[in-house]
Amino acid sequence: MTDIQTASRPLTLALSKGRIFEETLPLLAAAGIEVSENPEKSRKLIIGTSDPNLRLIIVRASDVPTYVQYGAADLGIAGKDVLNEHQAQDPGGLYQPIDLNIARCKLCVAVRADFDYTAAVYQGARLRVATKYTQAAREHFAAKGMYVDLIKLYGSMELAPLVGLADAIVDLVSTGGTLRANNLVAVEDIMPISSRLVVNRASLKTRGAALQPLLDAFERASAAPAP
Ligand SMILES: Nc1ncnc2c1ncn2[C@@H]1O[C@H](COP(=O)(O)OP(=O)(O)OP(=O)(O)O)[C@@H](O)[C@H]1O
Ligand SMILES: O=P(O)(O)OC[C@H]1O[C@H](OP(=O)(O)OP(=O)(O)O)[C@H](O)[C@@H]1O
Repeated sequence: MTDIQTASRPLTLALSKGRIFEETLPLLAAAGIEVSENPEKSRKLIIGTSDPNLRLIIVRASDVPTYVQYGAADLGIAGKDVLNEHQAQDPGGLYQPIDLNIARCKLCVAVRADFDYTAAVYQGARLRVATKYTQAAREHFAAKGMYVDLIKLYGSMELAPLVGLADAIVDLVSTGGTLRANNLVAVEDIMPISSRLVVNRASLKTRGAALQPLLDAFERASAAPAP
């Protein structure tokens, strides 16, 4: 029997390093759970916690839904941006009970400050749009009745309009600092983003008794006002 099939293994929570890990720590602490190592320092991918029934696995942000979908993790924390893209390949697959209100930002359309986006839209120009978020971009422009050529990128989207790869980008904006630093402006908001707890549906049925106190603790911690 593999580890995945062993009902006695600890509950497994999938998290990405960086802001989601950092912003999840206080939520775990509110539930009385301390993490035994810092993944930024240890390079370990499986990390224990003070709760012998809970361990963390450290994965890429965009891989969190996949680990939960296949049950390699019982639950995970991922941004709405990531979940929206994942939904295209796994419609209705993940239970998303709690908006944790962490890692908040917006998904936006942005262009060079000297690009007349309104005129381009008005004239029905066929824009080239570079993004990591092709699903959200496709839906956004289709809803506007615009034909766009999507160019898939995996990061540093802000560079694309500066070097002639694209007319516009669809990317996350928080402080606006990255756009300003690259002489870009946001011209449309697509959706507000925050991170959600996602749960494997089979785990919910087979390990509900172990999961529920953790779900309740996340619910309480995310509802509590920031200290
Ligand atoms: N500037 C930001 N401010 C607040 N939240 C953000 C910001 N950028 C991204 N996020 C949110 O945090 C999540 C994780 O972002 P992070 O930068 O850690 O991973 P990533 O580099 O986007 O993912 P991957 O490693 O899979 O490419 C994103 O999916 C998004 O929901
Ligand atoms: O509006 P701001 O506060 O400047 O934040 C926006 C930036 O944050 C994210 O990048 P991130 O910092 O996660 O870098 P990465 O995409 O290379 O991981 C996003 O892709 C933007 O580039």
